[in-house]
Amino acid sequence: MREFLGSTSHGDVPGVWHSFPVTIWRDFPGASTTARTSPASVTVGNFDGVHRGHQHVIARTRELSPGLPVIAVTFEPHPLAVVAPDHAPRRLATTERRVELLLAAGADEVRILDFTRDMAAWSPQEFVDRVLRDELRAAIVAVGENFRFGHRAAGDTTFLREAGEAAGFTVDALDLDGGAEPYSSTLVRAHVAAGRMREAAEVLGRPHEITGVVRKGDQRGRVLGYPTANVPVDEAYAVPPDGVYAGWVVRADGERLPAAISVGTNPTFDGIERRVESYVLDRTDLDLYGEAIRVELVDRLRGMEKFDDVEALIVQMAADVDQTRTVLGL
Ligand SMILES: Cc1cc2nc3c(=O)[nH]c(=O)nc-3n(C[C@H](O)[C@H](O)[C@H](O)COP(=O)(O)O)c2cc1C
Ligand SMILES: Nc1ncnc2c1ncn2[C@@H]1O[C@H](COP(=O)(O)OP(=O)(O)O)[C@@H](O)[C@H]1O
Repeated sequence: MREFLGSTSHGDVPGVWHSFPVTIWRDFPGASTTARTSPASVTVGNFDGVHRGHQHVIARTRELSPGLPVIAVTFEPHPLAVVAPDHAPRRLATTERRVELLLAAGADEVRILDFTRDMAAWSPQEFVDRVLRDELRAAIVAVGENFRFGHRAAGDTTFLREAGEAAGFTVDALDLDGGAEPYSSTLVRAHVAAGRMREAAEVLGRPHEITGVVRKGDQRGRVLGYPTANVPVDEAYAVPPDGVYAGWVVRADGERLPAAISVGTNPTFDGIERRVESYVLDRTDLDLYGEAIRVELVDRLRGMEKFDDVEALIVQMAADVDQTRTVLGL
């Protein structure tokens, strides 16, 4: 396993990195100590959500270069968050999860470029020379057809092909045809924002998920008969509209538990904080406080309602649980 933390102290880097073949380039020096000495097959992108289009590109990168290691290069933070913070998209997944998904999709190694204003000023040629040629020794570069890079996104796949001839790599640009619409992170965000979880999953190749650490709430759920593991909503991520969803809680150890999930502020109790609250079906014995969980949202059941009395809420929650079983095929 190779790991390079650049100029960053270990203290800044979540421990999780230590178990992944991931290199984080801080203050990317160019031709640094991380430079490869043998050729690689490279794919570059934001890879937010690692959706089906991304998965195809990675599979293709592998296919094109039997024997060469597949390196996925990605950026952190999202380049738009650096050049146009007001237009930064809601993220579909955490960086840790992106790395996990890239490796699961077939990358042998992930390199995260610490994206800075300085880097945003690089010309497309500079990116090709410093990253693809000098650092990675790319023999093949595979990207989506819509890939743009370099200052003001001036570089496209045509430029990449030409630059590759001089820099010693061939380029494969994939059409990310998803049927009616091309697969894209933007499309997933639109589906999630509208609560279209099935459609989001179509593009992602798996349900959209919210991640977070379980926090204490108002300790009311257990009294109602429906204890819920609460994760605060982080507005930097794509969270669907308030309402009730059927899905799965995935525990830190990978165990998957069926759940009826509420997204909202608990209007019946005049709550203020927006949370994702998961009731794991048929269980009262769990202790999830402090645990990092993933909440997979499979389908939307209904909108959030303010009930006049608690009894009415409990009756509705029982119906939600029944419907959750149906949706999950239990
Ligand atoms: C399946 C399900 C459906 C829910 N629907 C509503 C709802 O329609 N309106 C509402 O105010 N709260 C709803 N909630 C949220 C509950 O009010 C909340 O879980 C309860 O107050 C417990 O809060 P606590 O975890 O902070 O103790 C729902 C919760 C679940 C699990
Ligand atoms: N079936 C269950 N689903 C979710 N959490 C459960 C379940 N059974 C026990 N728990 C535990 O109970 C906590 C939720 O209870 P609750 O009364 O809603 O408290 P809080 O308001 O702090 O969320 C969860 O964080 C978890 O540790």
